[in-house]
Amino acid sequence: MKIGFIGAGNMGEAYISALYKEKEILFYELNNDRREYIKSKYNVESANTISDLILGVDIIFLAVKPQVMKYVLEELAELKLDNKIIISIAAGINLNFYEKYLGKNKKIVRVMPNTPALIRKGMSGVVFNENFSEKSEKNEILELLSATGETIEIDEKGLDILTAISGSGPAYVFVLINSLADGGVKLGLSKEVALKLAVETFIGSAELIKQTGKHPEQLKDMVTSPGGTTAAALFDMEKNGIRYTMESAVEACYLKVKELAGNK
Ligand SMILES: NC(=O)C1=CN([C@@H]2O[C@H](COP(=O)(O)OP(=O)(O)OC[C@H]3O[C@@H](n4cnc5c(N)ncnc54)[C@H](OP(=O)(O)O)[C@@H]3O)[C@@H](O)[C@H]2O)C=CC1
Ligand SMILES: O=C(O)[C@@H]1CCC=N1
Repeated sequence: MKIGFIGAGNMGEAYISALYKEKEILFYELNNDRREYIKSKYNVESANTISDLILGVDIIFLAVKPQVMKYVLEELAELKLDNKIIISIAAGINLNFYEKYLGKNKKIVRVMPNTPALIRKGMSGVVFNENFSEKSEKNEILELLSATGETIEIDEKGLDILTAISGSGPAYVFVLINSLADGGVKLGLSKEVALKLAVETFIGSAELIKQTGKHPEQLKDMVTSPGGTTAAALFDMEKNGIRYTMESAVEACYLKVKELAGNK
């Protein structure tokens, strides 16, 4: 199975880095510096045109920004795709948009990964269009995608909500980790030490939820001694609207996903 990529930016690279050792890869990238970097880092071949790319591949990943997807699809629509599988990772763009350009009979998959895919710790949502009748074919795609981490099959509305949690979520977590560390810096710790404490606390806490299966509220209560230090911090966080801040950010992201869907 040979895999083609249109776009080898942050996310294209995440997939190439996860797959290049086991699969044959070909990619098409407009940015010269980026093309040379990917070629030399992973020793994979690049195609000169989209038409050259699709000739030799069975699966085509679309890893360009939503704003340029229309132009890529216009080019693909002119070519003979036969029964090649199209996998798009663009935020917001619905299956029916791809079907409009490529035809209703094409096998199309929407995936929403996240940047921890770069270290195979990603979380991806996956939606198949109606042309996947064989369970084994879906499983093959899910298996391929799991090279970057966990996968979950979901419906299209769910995928757009997932974008606002795990797709964009790493950025929220980086801000939270950094500000937790900066709290320590304000009190006099070095950034290096404070960042190590914050990072390990996020990793350990996330693993604790995963490994124990306990509810986050229950685990929070285990940290919080009556009249103690944690309760004082939590009270302050509540006063400053931490829960509202997070939920409102997720909603703002979801609204942007819907906006992108309308403005390709
Ligand atoms: N970054 C993230 O965390 C996530 C991104 N996504 C989705 O992944 C997609 C890609 O995002 P990301 O990797 O961050 O974007 P990048 O901008 O890093 O990568 C896209 C790459 O494609 C190149 N490019 C632009 N037009 C074309 C074209 N017509 N043919 C071939 N290559 C082209 C760009 O070059 P140039 O820079 O010169 O324009 C760039 O190098 C987006 O649709 C996004 O919604 C999904 C989940 C997470
Ligand atoms: O910010 C974005 O639009 C992309 C989609 C999900 C994560 N990054």
